[in-house]
Amino acid sequence: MTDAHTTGPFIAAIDQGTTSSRCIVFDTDGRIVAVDQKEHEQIFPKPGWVEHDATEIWRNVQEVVAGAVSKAGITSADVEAIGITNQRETTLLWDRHTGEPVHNALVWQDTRTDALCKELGRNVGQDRFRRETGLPLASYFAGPKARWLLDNVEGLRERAERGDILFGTMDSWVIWNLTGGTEGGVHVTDVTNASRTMLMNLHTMEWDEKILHSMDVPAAVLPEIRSSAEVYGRAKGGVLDGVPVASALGDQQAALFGQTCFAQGEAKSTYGTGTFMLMNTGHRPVNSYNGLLTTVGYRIGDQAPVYALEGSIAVTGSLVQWMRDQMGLINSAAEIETLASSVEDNGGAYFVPAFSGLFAPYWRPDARGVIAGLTRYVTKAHIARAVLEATAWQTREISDAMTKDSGVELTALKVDGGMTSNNLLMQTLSDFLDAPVVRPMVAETTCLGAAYAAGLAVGFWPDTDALRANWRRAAEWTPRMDAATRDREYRSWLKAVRRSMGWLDENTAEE
Ligand SMILES: Nc1ncnc2c1ncn2[C@@H]1O[C@H](COP(=O)(O)OP(=O)(O)O)[C@@H](O)[C@H]1O
Ligand SMILES: O=P(O)(O)OC[C@H](O)CO
Repeated sequence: MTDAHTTGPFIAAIDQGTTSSRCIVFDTDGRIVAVDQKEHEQIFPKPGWVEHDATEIWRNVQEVVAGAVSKAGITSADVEAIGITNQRETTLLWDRHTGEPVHNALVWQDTRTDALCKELGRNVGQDRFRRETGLPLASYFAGPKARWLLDNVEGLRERAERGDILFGTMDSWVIWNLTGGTEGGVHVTDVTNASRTMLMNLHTMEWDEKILHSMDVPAAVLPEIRSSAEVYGRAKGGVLDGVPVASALGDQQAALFGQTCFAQGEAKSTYGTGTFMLMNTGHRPVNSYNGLLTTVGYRIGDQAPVYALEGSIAVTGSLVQWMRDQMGLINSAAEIETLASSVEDNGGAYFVPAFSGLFAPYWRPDARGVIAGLTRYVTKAHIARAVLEATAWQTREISDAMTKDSGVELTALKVDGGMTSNNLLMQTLSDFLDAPVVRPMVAETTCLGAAYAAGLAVGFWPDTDALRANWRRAAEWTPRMDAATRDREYRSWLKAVRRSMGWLDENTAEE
């Protein structure tokens, strides 16, 4: 990817994602100079439980940083700043004296806190903390996961109350280790990651004491909340020794930043393991009455924070992985397009992948996956088509909710992420949304967003206008489906969604 004549300076971005960690080196035009990436193990101890080994993750992060720097043929002297982005909500507690995690990280998809969330919402409902946090009570968020660990790891609560334990999402874990770990590592998080804990007050940008009390999480474990673009500290040791660590953003907010959605009403949707559509709502948090989340979009230094509305879909790319790894119906993720293209339509089948319940706009932990409409006519190719359509319909539902909440009609959707290499999916998406879908030249918008924020913090780029100039369209899909077909298919999809709800009850409880 690179060669000897590469000249700096550069920004290095680390993306600690759900399935892999990667490091990308960018130049001043926002072009990719080198990439290195490594997958980590997905641990499924019980149905609905998903864990990561945080020690493996930190090892992989160090390896990919070294790999990308080596491929770029540069040294730490050429790198002006390091930006961090990460899978959000995934929760870790570790010992501040030894640096050892007290348990595997509980991944955002993990549903073990369903019962706890139900208990926290008893008599008050799912929206108990929505006014303060913008979030409904759901197993997705970090606060309940921290509480579960404190309640279930023997002796942990006492150690936490003594001040021996640190809590963090993966940004905090990576930054703490990168800046020295047990030898002076800084314990921070940024406003975007903190906004996914259910413990931060969206209006003050501080930990909410009342919620901490209700959730029974001691303040002593919490990191300091900082902006998304400022110098938190310097890397200590490793190939980037001495380089300022200058940004942190949850990966979906980083993609919003990388897609340069800096104006109110601009939106992007990222198609990876899950899918997340975010719309910039300016300096005002917009309440959702249609199942979306209110979250922090980003905050640059001491400027006013920018908020976003978010529609989160738990299972999209991971459904393709499931077709490959668990069902063996395809050999590679890309093959789903060939298989789905071998038929004209879904043959009457609709696949609702409610593997972790349904996230936005329903927030139904009792839902589980269904394939509806099966007859003997249906082949694996129809199922492949239904898999892709599931991603597109779920986006349509989010987009409808966003229009209702924000009053902004979607005129075009900026997309990115691994699934956007699937042309059939992108065409289907444009058909179902009845709007153009556009993909930028740099599809690695998550890393790019983290690099942009770090670059702004150290003066590598002057302002967001300079970043906007880097955004270039690579591909566009426009709607081809007639309205009658779209409406009929949408009704069938919504019927299938209703069939997925209420599956989990006393008879089928997973605990
Ligand atoms: N051609 C394709 N068609 C459909 N899905 C794909 C394709 N290529 C990759 N994927 C899916 O995209 C996901 C990987 O995208 P990526 O953006 O790297 O995800 P993440 O950042 O969540 O790890 C995987 O879940 C994979 O199944
Ligand atoms: O790592 P990704 O791309 O699957 O993103 C995960 C999200 O941040 C979960 O909220």
